Amino acid sequence: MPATAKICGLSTAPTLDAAIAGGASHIGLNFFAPSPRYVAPDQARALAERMPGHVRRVGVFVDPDDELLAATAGTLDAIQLHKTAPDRIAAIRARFGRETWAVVAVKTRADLDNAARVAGAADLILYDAKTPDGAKLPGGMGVRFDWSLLDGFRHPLRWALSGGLDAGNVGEAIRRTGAPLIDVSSGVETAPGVKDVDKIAAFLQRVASL
Ligand SMILES: O=C(O)c1ccccc1NCC(=O)[C@H](O)[C@H](O)COP(=O)(O)O
Repeated sequence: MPATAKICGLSTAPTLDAAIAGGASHIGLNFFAPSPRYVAPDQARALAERMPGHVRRVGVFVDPDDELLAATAGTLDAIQLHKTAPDRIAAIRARFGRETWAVVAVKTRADLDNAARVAGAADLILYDAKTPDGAKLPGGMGVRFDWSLLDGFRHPLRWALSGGLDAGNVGEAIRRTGAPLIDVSSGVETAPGVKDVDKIAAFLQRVASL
């Protein structure tokens, strides 16, 4: 089965259209205010209206409160949760009825123990690189983790791979890990938060060619 791709942190119509035209299976809308990719709920709603139903809309959140989730869930097919405790992930899933993605931040093999902790709470695990201590963002920093950590790992749920991917390394990432779904943000940008239609097209072409 060929891998599919999520283009994360889209905030403009032309870049969203490039992701759709290039064959992205998912797009990410970021609701973490300190992020350079932040979109307000109204802006997200307008972007979502441009999208065909087969492209899944994923909201990106960092330990969100119910108020933010209530303001955005209507726009979304899935909720992606960074830095959120397993019991809170389960509560969000039960309350909002959306496919729920738990992010497992990885730097060492021990970090993969968190996959088992979220297995009963979420629908999908997104393995992402742990960002440096003190970093402003828990994702979207172009940091890659050692993919060999996933060698032989028994994934307790459906899963996806993220962290430092770009058109030049995504082929190796998929070959090495067997990831069924891959996620990219800064690898298709010219500066933090500035997506590039040509980079989006090149990335998606590369994934489609594998
Ligand atoms: O991208 C952000 O600004 C961000 C902020 C806060 C939480 C998560 C964030 N991004 C999450 C993603 O899903 C990214 O696509 C993922 O971390 C990979 O990013 P990159 O390494 O830049 O491709």
